[in-house]
Amino acid sequence: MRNRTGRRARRKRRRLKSGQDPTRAVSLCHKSQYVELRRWLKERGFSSRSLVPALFSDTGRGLMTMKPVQAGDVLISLPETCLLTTTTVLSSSIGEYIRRWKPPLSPLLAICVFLISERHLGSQSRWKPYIDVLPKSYTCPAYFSDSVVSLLPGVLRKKALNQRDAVLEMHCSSRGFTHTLQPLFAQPVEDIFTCDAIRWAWCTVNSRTVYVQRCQSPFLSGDPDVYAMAPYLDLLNHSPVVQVEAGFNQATSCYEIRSTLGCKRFTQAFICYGAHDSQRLLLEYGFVAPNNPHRVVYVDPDLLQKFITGTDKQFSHKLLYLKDHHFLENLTFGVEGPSWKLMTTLRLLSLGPEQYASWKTVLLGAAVSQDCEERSVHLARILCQHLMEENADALERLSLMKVDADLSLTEQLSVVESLRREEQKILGYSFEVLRDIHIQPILPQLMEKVILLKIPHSKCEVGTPKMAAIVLRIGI
Ligand SMILES: C[S@@+](CC[C@H](N)C(=O)[O-])C[C@H]1O[C@@H](n2cnc3c(N)ncnc32)[C@H](O)[C@@H]1O
Repeated sequence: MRNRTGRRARRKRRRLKSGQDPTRAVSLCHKSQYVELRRWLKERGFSSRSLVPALFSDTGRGLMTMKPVQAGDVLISLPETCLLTTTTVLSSSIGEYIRRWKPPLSPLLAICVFLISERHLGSQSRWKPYIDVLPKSYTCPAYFSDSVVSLLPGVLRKKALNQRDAVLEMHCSSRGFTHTLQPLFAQPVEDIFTCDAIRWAWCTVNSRTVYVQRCQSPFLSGDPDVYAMAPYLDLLNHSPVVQVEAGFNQATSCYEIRSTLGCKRFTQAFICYGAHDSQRLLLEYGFVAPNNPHRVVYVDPDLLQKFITGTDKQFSHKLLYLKDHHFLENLTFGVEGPSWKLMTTLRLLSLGPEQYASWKTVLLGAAVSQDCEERSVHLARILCQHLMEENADALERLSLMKVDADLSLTEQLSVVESLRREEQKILGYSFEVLRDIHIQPILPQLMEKVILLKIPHSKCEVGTPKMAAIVLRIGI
């Protein structure tokens, strides 16, 4: 026994020394909050010896495996009795007030009001052990001040402002209903269902619920009723590279998560919240995952106007056409260069007056001329460079703001910083790809196929081995 422990310790030391496994975990099992939570869940039919709460050096709080999880094993199975859904809300003391209220509350607002009410009840709440382990605040943009929002990249900045507005709007529209709850509370309801409280509840639901499709209640609005708070299970962090199967199992009446590839003992058990890029993770969950394969940098369509208008009289027509055909959504730079959609958009915007007749051909993916190709690559370089400068500027402003920041602002700034640093790297890779593109005469027939096959232009120089391979592949 001593021998095994010694070997494991030696291996761990070696791993740490070689920098292979810098993640450290400290179990939180013994902490009273988690002892209470586990006891409370046991009374509801759930216990888990194989997953324990722990604090990880890279992701913060999560769940650690106490034994190996084999591929295909159920990682966690949480009985319906532990889930917090609109059924829970409607059968609580605020349920009768919700049933009477017209127009009906949305399922989301009903759960938010319930969470705030239970948090306020404190020790009198049946949900206290769960409420106690919920975060007290979040690093989602709903919590950002104007100055932090201004550090976000353009496309995300707009979504962040929308998120803040959505929370304000929810607070305003809930006031009428929350006033009716006064008989349930000794304190004035305005002091309980504050804008801060709504924001906390909104972020709690948005970042922690699992999807469970429920029957439409006649007492709630027609908005989708799909939110289920899942105590303990919601301690699982996200990894973009793990695969799990998750869903409510009608046969067992449990919400189950099955690990597709399994995981080792004493490591963090992750799930995947979806194939989200980093901006989406920041917006919805308030964090940025390292090495996200879905990472991209978005180009704000407004930027096109800034760099391209010039003397092109057709510019606004082209822009309108692109907008109508959804070409202005999700224009991106990635680690492999500008996306096909971005390049096609730039090609169309680069058409000279004598080439206008070919605009539909461009949208279908065919090349029109060499000078148009050159112009579009040049535009891509300018856009990429501009975004790099904008990133550098945001990082500089951010580092100044960090000087006097309190803990909560520091947390927000470090999330934004991770995003900006990641974007800077992506743009650097994209710029290298664009720099290496030297457009040389390409047979129109070949060009057409190259574009249809979405082969990066960096690989399309005539006479290069890569081009020769492409020619062979597409059989010209
Ligand atoms: C469902 S909860 C997961 C448990 C959470 N860490 C906790 O302590 O309550 C989702 C939140 O966890 C955090 N999170 C999830 N995955 C993460 C990751 N890979 N790195 C950092 N934070 C992560 C984010 O704050 C996110 O909003």
